[in-house]
Amino acid sequence: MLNTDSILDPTQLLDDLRAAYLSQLLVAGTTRFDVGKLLTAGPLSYESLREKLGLQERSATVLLTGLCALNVLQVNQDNLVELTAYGQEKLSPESPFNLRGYIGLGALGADVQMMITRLEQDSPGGDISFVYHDDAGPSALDDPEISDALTRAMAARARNVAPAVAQQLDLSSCRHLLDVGGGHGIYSLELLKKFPNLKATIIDRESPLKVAKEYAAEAGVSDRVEFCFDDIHTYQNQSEADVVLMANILHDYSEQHARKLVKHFASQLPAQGRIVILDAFLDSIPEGAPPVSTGPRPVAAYSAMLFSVCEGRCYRLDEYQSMLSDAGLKVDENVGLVPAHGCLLTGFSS
Ligand SMILES: C[S@@+](CC[C@H](N)C(=O)[O-])C[C@H]1O[C@@H](n2cnc3c(N)ncnc32)[C@H](O)[C@@H]1O
Repeated sequence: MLNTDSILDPTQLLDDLRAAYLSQLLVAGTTRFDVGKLLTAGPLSYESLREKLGLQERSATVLLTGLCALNVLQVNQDNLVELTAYGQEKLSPESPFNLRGYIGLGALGADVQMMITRLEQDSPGGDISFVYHDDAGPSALDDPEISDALTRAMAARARNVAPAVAQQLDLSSCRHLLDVGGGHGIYSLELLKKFPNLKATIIDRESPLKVAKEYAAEAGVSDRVEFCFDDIHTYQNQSEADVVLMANILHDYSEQHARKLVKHFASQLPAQGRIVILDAFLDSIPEGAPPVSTGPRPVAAYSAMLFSVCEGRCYRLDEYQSMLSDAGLKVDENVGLVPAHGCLLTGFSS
């Protein structure tokens, strides 16, 4: 068994990996979408800026959140989007100290061009998208080779994070854990190790479950795990699970589908059940403000990365809170923090 007592924090390395996506947003926002020029004359409402940019909601949110996290844009007290003093000096064509040409050199790179196309199309384009809808075409999640690589990659991150998750979550009163899109199952396995009376069901596609079976056998807990090949959008809870874990899954889907997923699982909870969301949260925005968060910067970068490979993005804390409360759950005020910007938020059924 792995010794997890002295794992070094993976956060910085993951931040460094994802930072490239924020650079891509900076170049895209300075060249093709040119917010420096659009906002030089003064602030604009989010909707009119979005219209001028020609972007769908998700693309605009990801781009503008990235630029706010980079401190070149901000939302002012009147809820208008404007250049910061820094943004004015470095991105406005009228500023003698602008870096537009220099930043614009980045647009020669293929990665930036791909990001621009994705922003324009609000989709991962012709690339692989890591989602599954039973009424859509074939999914990369059902391609054995791609899915196996994705699952083992997710497992690598989970090995670094799961011990902290098990430390933070008190599931001593729970009987059965449902790990939604649990993939490799490492979060379940770590929780099973900590709570000997707990059982788990991991729902995923066929290939990830093969990996989960392998890891469960290695951990010696196969007899307490059910591996369920299904579609999470339509899954019916037959195990009477009283705790549902949604780890790094909602961010793969559009806000509409993420909300539906939370409602779908909340509606199947027994009394005193709970849903636990584990994900990287963007900071909340004030009520009535445009949907543009200020960061944290590494999560804004991660959001741009997710935007490039699936249908979702990182959601804000207030968005996750409203997903849980709109599903009829009472939201815990405490948010647990784990490495790699992981946040744990729980909603309880009554
Ligand atoms: C980003 S991975 C997260 C895996 C794991 N929960 C973690 O935190 O490392 C998303 C997982 O959800 C699964 N998944 C996505 N959509 C699904 C669907 N519609 N039905 C079943 N599994 C799905 C994927 O196969 C993948 O294993």
